Formats: sequence, structure tokens, C-alpha cells
Amino acid sequence: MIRAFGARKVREAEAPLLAAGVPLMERASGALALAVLRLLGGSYGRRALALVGRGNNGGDALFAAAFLARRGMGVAAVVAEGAHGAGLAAARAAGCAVLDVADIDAVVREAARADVWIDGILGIGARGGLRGPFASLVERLEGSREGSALLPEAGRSAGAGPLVVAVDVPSGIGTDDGAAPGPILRADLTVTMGAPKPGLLLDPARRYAGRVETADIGLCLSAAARAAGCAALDVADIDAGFPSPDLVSIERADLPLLWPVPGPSSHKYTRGVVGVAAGSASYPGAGFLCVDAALAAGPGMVRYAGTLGSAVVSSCPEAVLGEGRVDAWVIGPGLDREALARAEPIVDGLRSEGWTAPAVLDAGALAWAERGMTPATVLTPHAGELAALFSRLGIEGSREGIAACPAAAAKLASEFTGATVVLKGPVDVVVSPGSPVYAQSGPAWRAVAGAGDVYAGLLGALLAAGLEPARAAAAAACVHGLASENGPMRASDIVRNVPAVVRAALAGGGSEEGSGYHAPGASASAFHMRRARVSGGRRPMQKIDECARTAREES
Ligand SMILES: NC(=O)C1=CN([C@@H]2O[C@H](COP(=O)(O)OP(=O)(O)OC[C@H]3O[C@@H](n4cnc5c(N)ncnc54)[C@H](OP(=O)(O)O)[C@@H]3O)[C@@H](O)[C@H]2O)[C@@H](O)CC1
Ligand SMILES: Nc1ncnc2c1ncn2[C@@H]1O[C@H](COP(=O)(O)OP(=O)(O)O)[C@@H](O)[C@H]1O
Ligand SMILES: [K+]
Repeated sequence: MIRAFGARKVREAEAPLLAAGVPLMERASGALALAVLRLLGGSYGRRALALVGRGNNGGDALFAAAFLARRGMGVAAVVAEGAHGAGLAAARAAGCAVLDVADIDAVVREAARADVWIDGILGIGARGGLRGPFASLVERLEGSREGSALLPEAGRSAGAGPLVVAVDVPSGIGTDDGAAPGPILRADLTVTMGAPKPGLLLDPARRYAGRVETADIGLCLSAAARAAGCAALDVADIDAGFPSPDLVSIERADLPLLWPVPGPSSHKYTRGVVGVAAGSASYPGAGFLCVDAALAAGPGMVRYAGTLGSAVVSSCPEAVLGEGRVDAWVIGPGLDREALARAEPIVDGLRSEGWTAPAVLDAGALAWAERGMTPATVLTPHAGELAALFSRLGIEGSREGIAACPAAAAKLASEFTGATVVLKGPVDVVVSPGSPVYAQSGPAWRAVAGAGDVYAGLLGALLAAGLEPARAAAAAACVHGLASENGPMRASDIVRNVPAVVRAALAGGGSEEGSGYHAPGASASAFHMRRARVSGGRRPMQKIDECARTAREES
């Protein structure tokens, strides 16, 4: 599980440590310098350019610049007025050249000679997109990477110009909301301090982060939680006194703690009955896919209540027709006008119970979303459907606006309706009252007609098994993403892959974390979590403290 913390919680975690004199910036800059050295494969004959803003993010960059200069690299720091005083002194003492950001031509010349650019312009103190001279510089530098520019979610080709390492976050992203206003340097690697920030997991900002490494600088956030054994359940973290994360991402390794597994006394009704009202004469495929996906997740029973009747049973013989018990409804995929009318009494029933029964409203059924719902109802729009929903509810928000800030849009929809909202896209964002926000990325192979119907079916099965709605939505999205890897594939292939993905996860196969460097672009996920790994088996903190000490003694 990746736990991300926003600027406020990071500052709250830092405050007592700074007051106690813990050398956080030394740790941060030491981790940063080590990451740069690892990336370049050494310091000999290498050149670095540090872009240094006025805050502590620039301080991290300056101390790292000093460290790298002492290791023999040719280092230049680009500063504006008011740069971190001690950091600047350390950089000068170590022999770094210092350039003024206003001298843009000299900076661009130096940039062209460098093997790596270190982006320390702005960190968690950013308010809005880059402004002033650094904004012009970043635009110019990004332009100069023509041909070497990184593909949004893939890596770079060999010999493609300088590498970019972002300090904490790519400068100018919305640390907390994932917005990407203004010019931003696309990083190959982001070394994030203490804990990942939500913007590194959310679109569109995550596309600028490259691979993400978390430097353990001793903030008692995710690292401490992990050490305490709270590996999977965010609630357990909170119970153990750790701050709750602002954003969570479930990984394969978490699935054994979440996925419903039958026990000796289970029977079909304890395992949960999914009711499906999906598919119609106009869109029959959606009904088949949704039923098939629900069955693939392993519920006790799937009851089909749409208009396709026996045609569904002849394709999926396990599906049951006729009225009876339902523990969670999936309503909406592929419903034409006639099928919507047939589903209306089911929705009336849910409404009459105050929307407290577990249900997924997808596609056409989103038209029934309203104020006064509860988190038990899960709305699953994509950006276009959410824009239509907003328009019907009298909320301003275009499809483009939603895509520019999906987390904020999903939050608004959840606040307005009271429901759990899954905004589907490259990153599925799950927002539910009283729950952390979840962000689940998946490969673009799944951007195919019918994949949403598959998701709705999977989700229905987890709700029927009694999972809490936000977790069910995140776990279903996680499995949906894993089952979409290694395309090309069609929606029915995703369904076919689900049992194997779940089986492998339950058997403990293939945790994504700690698996070392990924070749850029080797995975479809833009977020490659990797905790700083050091040679010689020593713990990262020891090594970082040691580097910091050496730098201090040398200066
Ligand atoms: N505390 C610690 O010891 C540790 C902190 N750590 C590091 O510190 C970072 C946070 O540092 P921070 O709080 O100083 O904020 P930071 O992101 O550097 O920026 C603030 C400056 O930017 C300016 N500014 C704001 N928006 C702007 C814009 N849009 N365009 C242009 N300028 C803008 C703003 O100026 P103002 O607008 O207020 O005049 C202000 O001068 C954190 O990310 C991590 O790297 C780690 O080392 C761990 C130990
Ligand atoms: N660019 C993308 N990268 C990864 N996943 C995507 C991308 N675009 C959409 N998805 C995912 O693909 C699925 C598409 O669902 P949806 O748009 O509802 O399609 P349909 O209605 O045809 O089934 C969703 O699960 C969504 O999360
Ligand atoms: K930065």
C-alpha cells in the first residue's frame, strides 16, 4: 500500500523533529545526492545543474550540489535572490559555480553541458504554478529538450540529453491535488522526502514525476507505520496513532488482506449475491461482460435482472434469473431506454431505503444520482459522464476541467451526493465520505469499450461480499489494472485474467514494492515506488546520515 501525505501533514510531522534538532535537510540532501549518483552511475567527469528556488526545496538542492561537487562533479547552481543562505554558502565552499536565474542565456548554455538537472525550484511550499524568472527558464529548458522530451508515461531513449531529478516533487505541481498548472520540468526521477505526496499519484501531475523514490528521512509517517507492522490497513495505522494518509494506493501485496476468501462455514449466501441490471437489446455486450466479471471475482451467486434474460444464461450458465435475495446491485452498464425503465423499480427500492443498500450506479444509471445518498451507493462515472452529472445537478464543470483536476472533481461529486464516487480514467480516483482518497492507476490497454462494464461487475462482487465501499472500489480498480497488463486486450480478456491475478495475489506472488529499478517505460504504471536501497546491507538512514556528516565535516 502506498500512503501519500499532503503538505500540511508533512509539515506537522517535520515540526517536532526540527524543534529537536534532527537534521532533516541534511538527510534529504544526502538522499538526493546519492540518488543522483546512482542515476548517473558515478561522479567522474559528470556535470550537474541545480535549479534553486528561494525555499527549503532549494536548500535541499544546494546541499546536494555541494555534496556532488565534493565528489568531483562539475556543478553549477542557478539561484534567485533570497536563496537558502547556509545552502548557498556550502555550495560556494564546495566549488559550485553560481549563476543568476535572470541570466537566462548563460544558464541555458550551462544546462546544455550538464548530465543532470536537479529541480529544486519549488516543493511543498508551492502556491500555484511556477511564476517569475524560473517559469521562463523552465519553458526554455523544456523546449531545449525537443527530441529528448520524455513521453508522458514512458521512459527516455538512450543519449537523449540531460536527466532530470526533481527534489520532493516536480516544481509547480499541485502537491496535494495533482494539478499541473504552468510550465513544469518533466523529471526522470523524483526523490520525495519522508513520504510520497498525493500529487505524485494523481493525474495530471504524476505524469511529470518519472520514477518516484521515497527517501526515508525519519518522518514518522509511512516508514514508521510500516515498521510497526501496519502493512495494509489504513484504519490500523490510525488506530496505532499514526496520522491518516491523505491518499492511498492499494497494491497487489495488499490484496490478501482485502479480497474476500471463503472459509469452511461459507455458503453461497454468506459469500454474497450480486444483482445485475445491465445490458439491453441495443447494448447486449455490456450485460454479458458485467455478469461475467462479477462471476470472475468469486461471489456466491450472480442474479441477472436485466432484459436479456436467458441469452445471458446461455453465455454465463452460472447466472441465475428471477427475483430473490441480492446483497449488492450493479445497475447501468449498457441500458437502453426500455432496459432503464425495467431497472427503475430496483432504483426506487434503493431510494426508499435511503440509499443505504450497497449498489453500483454506472453509465445510464448515473442519471439517478442525487443529493442525500450514502457511501453505500457507488457512482462510477468517467470524466464525460461526470460532466453530464454535474450539468444535471447544476454544478459547473466541463469534461476538460474534470480531467485537469480529477481528484477535486471526484471530491465535489461525493460531497454533493453523499455517495462514494469512483472517477474512472488513467488513474481511478475513489472518494468516499469518512475514508481516505484512493488512487489506482492502470495500464492504458484497458482504455477499451466494455472495460468499465467489467469494473462495475468486479466492484459489485466485492460490495456483495461486504467490503466497505471505498476499499471495495479501490481493490476492484487494483485488480482491474493488474488484469489489463500486457495488452493488447479486449474487455473479455480482462475478465479472463481476473481469477489468475487474484489467485497469484492471494498466494503472495509478485509484490510491486521494493522490486528495484524499473527500466524506464518498462511498466505501464507511471508510479514506480522504490525505497532508497543502499549497498552493503546498511539501513538507508545510516548511510544518509553518514553522507550528511561527511559533507558537514568537509565544509
Ligand atoms: N523544513 C525542513 O527542514 C525540510 C524541508 N524539506 C524541503 O523543503 C521543501 C519545502 O520548503 P518550503 O516550505 O521552504 O517551500 P518551497 O517549496 O521551497 O517554496 C517556498 C518558496 O517558493 C516561493 N513560491 C511559492 N509558490 C511559488 C510559485 N508558484 N512560483 C514561484 N515561487 C513560489 C515562496 O515565495 P513567496 O511566494 O512566499 O514569496 C517561497 O519562497 C520541501 O518540499 C522539501 O524539499 C526537506 O528538506 C525536509 C526538511
Ligand atoms: N488512458 C487510460 N489509461 C488507463 N486506464 C484507462 C484509461 N482510460 C480509461 N481507463 C480505464 O478504462 C475503463 C474504461 O471504462 P469506461 O470508460 O466506463 O468504458 P465502457 O463504458 O466502454 O466500459 C475504466 O476502468 C478506466 O479506469
Ligand atoms: K522541486
